[in-house]
Amino acid sequence: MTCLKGDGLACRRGLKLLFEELSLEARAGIPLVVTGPNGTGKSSLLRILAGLLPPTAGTVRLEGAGEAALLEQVHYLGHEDAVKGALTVHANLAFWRAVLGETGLGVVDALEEVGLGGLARLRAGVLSAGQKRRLAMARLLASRRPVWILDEPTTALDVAAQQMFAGFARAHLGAGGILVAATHAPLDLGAGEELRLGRRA
Ligand SMILES: Nc1ncnc2c1ncn2[C@@H]1O[C@H](COP(=O)(O)OP(=O)(O)OP(=O)(O)O)[C@@H](O)[C@H]1O
Repeated sequence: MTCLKGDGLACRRGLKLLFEELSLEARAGIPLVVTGPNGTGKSSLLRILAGLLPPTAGTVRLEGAGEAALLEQVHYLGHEDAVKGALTVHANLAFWRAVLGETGLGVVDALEEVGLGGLARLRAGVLSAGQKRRLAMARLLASRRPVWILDEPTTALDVAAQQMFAGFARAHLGAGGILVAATHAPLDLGAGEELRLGRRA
């Protein structure tokens, strides 16, 4: 079974030791939700799990997902939406689909799925915060990747879009995907596991 494992992880940021000796498993089909107060290291942990930030100690490995490098198997959605304001909505998603792999829905269909079908020709810079978040979410559909690592995925989304996101996430999990999400709000992902990071000064 596919499993993302962190073993003996530690993270130091500046002078702060955010966590140490942290071990976790995110298993296929079971969401792992990372919670905790501001500044306790949720985003840092997610970046470590995505292979974007080297841990101070410990290892991350993806088991059961073939030989490809972790970075090639992961969708990472951070706080920033990674939207280029000067490009159209369509061109933004086409760019990411080319980078992440043309393995999922086509650009037009993915935009339709996230409710941006009518805005494809618009310059992305004029999208609202929630629309930019939807555009970021469309990357999850346009390229198939087994591991989704999502930092506060529902920020700025209205209730309907939050439900839409939950639907995509449940489908991904139902198809044997791995999902790790940091959040301050319930994500409606069904039964899962919670990893709570502690308070730090
Ligand atoms: N590049 C960096 N250099 C130094 N300190 C950093 C850096 N990035 C983050 N930090 C610090 O690490 C701590 C943890 O940050 P992080 O973003 O991981 O927390 P978080 O739990 O995701 O917070 P929030 O709930 O507010 O999003 C914070 O005190 C932050 O200031």
